[in-house]
Amino acid sequence: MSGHELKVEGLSVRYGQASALSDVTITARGGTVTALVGPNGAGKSSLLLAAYGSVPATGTVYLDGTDITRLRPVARARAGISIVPQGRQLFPHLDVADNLRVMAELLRLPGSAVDDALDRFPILRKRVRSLAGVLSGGEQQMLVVSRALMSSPKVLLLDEMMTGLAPLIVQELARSVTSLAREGVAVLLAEPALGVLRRVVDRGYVLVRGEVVAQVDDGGSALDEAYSTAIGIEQPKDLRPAGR
Ligand SMILES: Nc1ncnc2c1ncn2[C@@H]1O[C@H](COP(=O)(O)OP(=O)(O)OP(=O)(O)O)[C@@H](O)[C@H]1O
Repeated sequence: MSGHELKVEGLSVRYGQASALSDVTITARGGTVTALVGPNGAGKSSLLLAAYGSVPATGTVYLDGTDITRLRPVARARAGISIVPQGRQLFPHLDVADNLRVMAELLRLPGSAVDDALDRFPILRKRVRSLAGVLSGGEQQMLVVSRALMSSPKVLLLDEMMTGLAPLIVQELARSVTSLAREGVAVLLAEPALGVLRRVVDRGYVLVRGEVVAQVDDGGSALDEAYSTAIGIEQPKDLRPAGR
């Protein structure tokens, strides 16, 4: 199968007078892992949130060729878009099972969805009665990823999924992400640096100050190089002594 496709076209996001994202067009396709790299404040989160519908934006969002721009976030989730937001956003005072149940109810999924989600990572089954707030960072991230996959999404948006996690956890999550992409899910991950993810990324975009400055279709290492080049070009301007 060729897989699902997310396309954002001419997407712009403003917060008051400040522009966070300016006329960005990108595509993520199933069968590949697409990355969005850029320094802090480049607009990565804004792009993912706008694709999910949770920040106001102009431009168009297509899911498998259908314009979903007018759909609200829950409707986009039901249509097949899932997000792992930066900062995880779990309910710390609910246990693992209840965190999953909340999503199941929101998306009107069958009760078996919670069980399936618990089975995705063995550690979740072991921690089923633990409060989400006392889980380790890696366990929390597995819970969030598992929650995002409950709806069997067509598109998976991952915002800084790897930040602060131990290398072994990163590898386990990276393996999951790769196999989802191979199953046809359009995976779009945003990271300030690719690190070991370089190996699983097939293609991607470099975002600087709200604009795409490079597109790379031949792997994570090439994307990393394009990123360094882009930042290198940016640096002289930033390092210029004040007043010149
Ligand atoms: N809710 C908000 N209100 C005002 N400005 C915001 C808001 N969210 C983000 N911004 C600003 O928009 C710009 C883009 O931020 P965004 O979080 O999308 O970038 P990012 O690449 O994801 O950065 P980070 O890696 O730090 O999350 C930044 O200048 C940021 O300060």
